[in-house]
Amino acid sequence: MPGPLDPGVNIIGATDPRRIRNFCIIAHIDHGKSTLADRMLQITGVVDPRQMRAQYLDRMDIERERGITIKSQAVRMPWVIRNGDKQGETAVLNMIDTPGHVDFTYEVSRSLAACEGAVLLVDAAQGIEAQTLANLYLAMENDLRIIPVLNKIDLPAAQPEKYAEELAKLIGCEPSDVLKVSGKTGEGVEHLLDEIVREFVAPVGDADAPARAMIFDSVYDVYRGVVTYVRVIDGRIEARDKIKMMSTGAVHELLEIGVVSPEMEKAGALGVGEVGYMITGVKDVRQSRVGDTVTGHNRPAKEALGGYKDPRPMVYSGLYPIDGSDYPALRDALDKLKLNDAALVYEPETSTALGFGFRCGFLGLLHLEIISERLEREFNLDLISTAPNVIYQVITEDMKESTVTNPSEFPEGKIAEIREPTVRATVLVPNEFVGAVMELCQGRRGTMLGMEYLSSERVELRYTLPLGEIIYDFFDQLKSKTKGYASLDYEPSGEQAADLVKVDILLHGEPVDAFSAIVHKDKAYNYGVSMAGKLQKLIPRQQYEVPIQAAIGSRIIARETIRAIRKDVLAKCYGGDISRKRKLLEKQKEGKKRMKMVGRVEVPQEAFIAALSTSDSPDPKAAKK
Ligand SMILES: Nc1nc2c(ncn2[C@@H]2O[C@H](COP(=O)(O)OP(=O)(O)OP(=O)(O)O)[C@@H](O)[C@H]2O)c(=O)[nH]1
Repeated sequence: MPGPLDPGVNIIGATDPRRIRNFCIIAHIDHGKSTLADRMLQITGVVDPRQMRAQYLDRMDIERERGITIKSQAVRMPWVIRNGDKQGETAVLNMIDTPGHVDFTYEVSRSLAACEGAVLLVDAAQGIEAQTLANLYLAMENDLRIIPVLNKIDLPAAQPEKYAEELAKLIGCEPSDVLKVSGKTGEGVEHLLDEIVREFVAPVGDADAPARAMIFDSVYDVYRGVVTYVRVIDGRIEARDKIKMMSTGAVHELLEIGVVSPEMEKAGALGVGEVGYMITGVKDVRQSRVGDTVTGHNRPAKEALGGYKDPRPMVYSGLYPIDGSDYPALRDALDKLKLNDAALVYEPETSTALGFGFRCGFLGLLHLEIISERLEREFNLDLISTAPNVIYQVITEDMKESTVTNPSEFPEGKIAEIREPTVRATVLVPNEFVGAVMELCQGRRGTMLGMEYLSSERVELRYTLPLGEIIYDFFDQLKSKTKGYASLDYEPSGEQAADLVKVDILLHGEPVDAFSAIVHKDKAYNYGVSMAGKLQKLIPRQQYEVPIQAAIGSRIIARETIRAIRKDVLAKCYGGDISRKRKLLEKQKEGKKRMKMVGRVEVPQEAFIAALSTSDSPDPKAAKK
């Protein structure tokens, strides 16, 4: 029989599970999750107000700058119950901060699995958005209790009454049940903390069973190696236990175990329902994967917890150093990033146009952008990235099937079938933009699955779309066609056969691998014309005529010509000033060093960069709203 709760306030170390509430905050990006989390840390006294800095939990520089959460973190806070029969007792709240972007859905879903409840946060000036729905559905799949909360009620544009109704309709409660807070001013946050203790259930588990804990995050730290965040389901894990990873069978010595509040604090053990960290001295997050089950080596559990999935790259792109001598540095940098990112995959590849580089696989576009930005910023590398593409299954007429992650791997000869990955996309828009969104989705070979009115003015549209069609500029287009009002969320939904072709770009008869692309048959011509046109503008005239052609196999579908000329840099320099002439010729020589020879054609580096970026470059941040 469990005894009465002891009223102690020590919240570090094994805690009575009845005291614990594990919860997360789920929200559409920018609806104020991190700000609310900050306010909770402050109100519960976990962070000294003098040390408070905005977005305390977002530790990575890029995160703070972009204001988005990439890696989830967990923090423990005490909260003294203010009313009801448990008044005066200290509850232990474990708040798990989850990433909000579609690329990281798997991480969100694991973080949710570590909780009993979710605070569903909605911006009171914007209402429900696509990721509000996606995250809510994930929370419901994990059987979480939900507290609906409207945030930013301090904003003059806030319409709490209107959106309370929308939110109530969505989750099936009364509008009066929707809490109203401001993460910025702190209004309503204490009441929310009370409700978290009252509404969410305490974790249950078998304290005497063999230990089982789920990994919901795993982060590489330069000084301590991999720090693994776990939620204990059954049993107890003690400092200096030997632990076993159930998916791989690997055994590690536990060097340290503890909780985060808000910095790491060592503890002797973690028991049922507790959330904390473990350090085992492993150096690579791949040995401590999100979703895996940790058990004791001496008394292992028989069955792992469900739901483990290997991270699977969805989008591939080639990364090449602009300066070829940076190749070893790029390899070292990728090796380092891999330590912290189980989803990043890469292998060396060479391109006739770009030299030595790596073919890298990413979870999605934001992931790609984050990795290239970190490579450039943290490792000082200047990179060219090739146009992103998805994974195709190509079956040739002799029934050979190959997986194509790069246009250069596209098989020669007759093709029987090509299969491309698709996604189920949800778009939320105000009424008046429905037509524009439909037009856009149809233009991207979308198939409509359904349409629903969430309120009199907001519509949810569901489409199946080829992933390859949305990794370019879909978000940008969606945003511009809806004046920024649409929000988008998507999840993988299998494969479909498609009429795709490989378009090559030839310079003086030589294919330039970096510009090849796999596109739909109906779009091949446009791609060819626009690429040839771009290159014609970007490549300077040479001493002979250079044709630029776009071709499907041996069939030419577009052509531009760069006319011949020898640029005479001395043309404007009459008279006998030889030193000035020499200077100009030297400068011309300098310029030529930065040229790459593609066959017989000199192409400036900038041409590659410009042709591969500009309007085709996606802006994943645009996917936010
Ligand atoms: N006026 C007002 N602004 C707020 C409030 N809460 C957050 N904001 C602002 O809204 C913006 C987004 O807030 P964040 O806390 O970064 O949002 P988030 O949901 O954590 O975003 P991600 O980390 O990208 O998922 C910031 O500019 C905040 O200052 C609030 O209660 N009132």
